Amino acid sequence: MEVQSCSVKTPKSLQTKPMDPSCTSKVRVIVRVRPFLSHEIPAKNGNPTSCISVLDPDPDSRDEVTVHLQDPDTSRKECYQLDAFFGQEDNNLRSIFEREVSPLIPGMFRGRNATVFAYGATGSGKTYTMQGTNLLPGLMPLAMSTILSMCQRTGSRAEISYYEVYIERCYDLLEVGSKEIVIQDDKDGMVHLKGLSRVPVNSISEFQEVFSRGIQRRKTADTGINDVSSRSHGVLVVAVSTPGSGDSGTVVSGKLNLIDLAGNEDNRRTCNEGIRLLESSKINQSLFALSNVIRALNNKEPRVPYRDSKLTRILQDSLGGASHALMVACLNPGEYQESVRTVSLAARSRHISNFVPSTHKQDTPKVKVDMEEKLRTWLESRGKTKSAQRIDAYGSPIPPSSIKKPNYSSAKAKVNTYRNTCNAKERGSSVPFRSLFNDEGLTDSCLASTNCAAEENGEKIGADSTEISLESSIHLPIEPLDKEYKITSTKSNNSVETSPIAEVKCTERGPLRKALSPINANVNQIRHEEEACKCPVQFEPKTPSTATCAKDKFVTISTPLDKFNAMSSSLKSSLMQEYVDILNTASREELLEIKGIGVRLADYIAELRETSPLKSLSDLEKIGLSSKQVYNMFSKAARGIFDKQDGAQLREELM
Ligand SMILES: Nc1ncnc2c1ncn2[C@@H]1O[C@H](COP(=O)(O)OP(=O)(O)OP(=O)(O)O)[C@@H](O)[C@H]1O
Repeated sequence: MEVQSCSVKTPKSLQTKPMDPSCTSKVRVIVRVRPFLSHEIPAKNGNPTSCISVLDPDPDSRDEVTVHLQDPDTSRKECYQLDAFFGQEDNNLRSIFEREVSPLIPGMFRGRNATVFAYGATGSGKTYTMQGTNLLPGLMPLAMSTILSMCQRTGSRAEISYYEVYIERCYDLLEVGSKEIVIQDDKDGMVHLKGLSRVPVNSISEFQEVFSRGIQRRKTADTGINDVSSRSHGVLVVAVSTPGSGDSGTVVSGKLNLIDLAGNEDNRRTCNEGIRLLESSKINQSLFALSNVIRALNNKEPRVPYRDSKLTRILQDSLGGASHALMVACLNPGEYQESVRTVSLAARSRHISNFVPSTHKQDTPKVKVDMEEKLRTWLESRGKTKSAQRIDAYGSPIPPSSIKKPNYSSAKAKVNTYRNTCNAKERGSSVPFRSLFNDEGLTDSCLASTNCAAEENGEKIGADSTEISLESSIHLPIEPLDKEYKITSTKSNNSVETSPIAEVKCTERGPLRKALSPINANVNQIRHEEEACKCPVQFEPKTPSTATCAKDKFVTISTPLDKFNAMSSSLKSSLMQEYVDILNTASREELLEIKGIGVRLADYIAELRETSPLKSLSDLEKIGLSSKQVYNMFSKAARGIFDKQDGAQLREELM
């Protein structure tokens, strides 16, 4: 069946496939789509259409789901296979918690570590998913409640730590002044956060008090895309110490890391600069490092690149080995391009890329993208801005006032202004979960989702529901201790080419740079424009002064040295553009042949160019490489032109 409509059609059974810890891959990857926010809904036309839907070709085989992304502008479609899907109509974090997170908790009491992280673009709902609101608690408070009730039953002790990783530095959020934490390796290769606070927690009210103070210390900013955008990765660690059996006096320790990752950002869209650009480069870099670690784990690669970022280095003891991890890929239903980027990276982590199983061809939408159509689409979309695409996406002329557009000027103005408090309106008050819990555990409003919804709608909840205990509401599957965890990562060779759309916005690009695209045909077409502008330097020795153009501006050639300089500059810019073209179009193997590009960099480039083709070498800096790395890479490639043989030949010619 060809999926024509973009609406989310998710049979309940598909949304809620419970996680079985005994038979999942080491890192489970699920999708959560947030609902449209009020300012994203056009006043007249009712609900906008989501660009994300799910279809399981075989409802009986529920090991994974096929997530579809459709660009409402171009009808381009992408498909990815992931472990589970929670659509926007299922806007209750409790079901994600019960199906995906609570199965990880019993293992903590037997010494296992686990990690849950929310991953996604800025504004896609990561913080909401992890923290929740006063009325709808997120995965963090829900997990804490469950852990506390299990502690009561088992005589275990729970302690929390809360820290952030900001521009590759680690800060203790439970300390006044957010003290920087030093990361140390011990002789066994274990990583320690020296001096990180650990606060004992005996009740939910204690937790809410301590945690909400930490939330206020976390670095956030108004980026123009999200009013309260997290600029750091926030890690809540719940450590549990359980007395060993018998009189041995041993203590079993396990911990759960609950991570609200900073948002993946397309710098072309955010117009980031200064500190924002640095933050965002580091964020993107560390998210990519995290995805590499997950991929290595899921593919049983011999080397897991934990040391590529501070976050993965810190999480080393909770990712891989006997630990379990869950990636919640958060999506904004109105952002196609951004969702493709998130889901493709999530799917890449799981190492299941786009594919159409041949037996299901009739049931699944076409996922191979026609190159010609792609080219046409790309050409048509040139010059379109993201917000224009978004307006089109809703299929109606939405009054501009009803759409929340990035406020670039305000983002710029606030570039150095951190707001170390949470937005009380949408992200929860500065003391989150107040009124949600009492010292015994959860109150009614967070125990029953129906009650939550009712309360949010202003309905009164029956007094007797306050008596419901947490234990009665959460059923934790018992995880056998001796069970081997099986990796069920599926591989497929069929992959789909992704969109080459390059959005040119907020960047002043001359015609030459704007023209770059990952498609050779385009590049050729563009070269004509380029040639026309290039005005090849006419060397007329007898003419003392010649006007010519180097790159996109005219210069005056008056001396042979000027000519030489103009020519070198033109040669350099052609070479650089050629190099960028190669980076955008070469296969992974070809990339590896280029001097200065190793396996990791090749993967990095291949990943990033899928959604954001490079436009110039400086784009490499924007995605996190240092200018030195870019310089080295290019100069190595340039030097490679004069390889040994050519060098000898050149020397011969010169002599
Ligand atoms: N499920 C949801 N229901 C209602 N509102 C939501 C939901 N998810 C997110 N939101 C709202 O969407 C906005 C963005 O969400 P949030 O701040 O959680 O995004 P984020 O992914 O953490 O962004 P960033 O990476 O910039 O910090 C917030 O106003 C939030 O209240």
